[in-house]
Amino acid sequence: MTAPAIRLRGVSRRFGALQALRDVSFDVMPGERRAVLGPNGAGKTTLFNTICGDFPPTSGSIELFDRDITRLRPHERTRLGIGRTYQTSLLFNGLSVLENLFIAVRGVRPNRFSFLRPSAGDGGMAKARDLADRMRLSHLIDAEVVNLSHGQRRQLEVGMAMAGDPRVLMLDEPAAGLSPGDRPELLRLLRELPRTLTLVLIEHDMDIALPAADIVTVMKDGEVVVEAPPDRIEDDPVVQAIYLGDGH
Ligand SMILES: Nc1ncnc2c1ncn2[C@@H]1O[C@H](COP(=O)(O)OP(=O)(O)OP(=O)(O)O)[C@@H](O)[C@H]1O
Repeated sequence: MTAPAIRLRGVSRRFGALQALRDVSFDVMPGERRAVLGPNGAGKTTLFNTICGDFPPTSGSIELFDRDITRLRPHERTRLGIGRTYQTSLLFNGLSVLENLFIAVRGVRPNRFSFLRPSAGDGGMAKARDLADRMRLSHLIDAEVVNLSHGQRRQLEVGMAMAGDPRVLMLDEPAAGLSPGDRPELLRLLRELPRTLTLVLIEHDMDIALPAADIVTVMKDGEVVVEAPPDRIEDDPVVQAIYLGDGH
């Protein structure tokens, strides 16, 4: 039987008296696009952080392709194949799109953090160009990051997370703060990601999450309340109660 890319079993997390996650269990299969939806405070970011290793769960276990990663540090998880974006941008503003991607590619190579100027024959450079292409940024390859739109920065952040050839890509609210005009481009990019990659998308916005996902997990108060394909989400009475009930 195929091992899930991510297997969560009874994952709980407390912050003092606050139970941010309660007994969360689900499997994300290889190649699947999973969106985790929920209102403010539902526990989405806490779940994301426990999977990426920012902090361990208080109880429960997390496996990556059958390997227990519950207590591993973030960089160890990166090495095992988890790529991620951050809510706050980690881009180098004074450098170009290509230079940012090149640094990300180099950062995951044995000679990491070498800031040697790239040469034409550098394999890292070819890979950075390929990533720019896949992120639909090839026309902006020499643009300084400071001059990019918010949406273009998001595209670049996904490219940076892809530089280490992750098996699982974790995206934390990629559509947050995007203008309506930037959203379709982000969605197109997400839908074009290779199916060899497993995608877990933490998202507030149903208009991004539903078209991008194969399966949607809806959370509320730290618990999974619905797990269903996207076409069953909007009409689900529990989801309607949550989203209409709190003004979303
Ligand atoms: N480091 C922390 N210390 C204390 N409480 C925390 C911490 N991180 C999250 N919480 C609390 O845990 C609960 C879940 O928060 P979380 O950020 O995971 O929700 P969320 O679904 O991501 O919400 P949002 O959509 O607003 O980002 C909230 O009540 C939050 O205040």
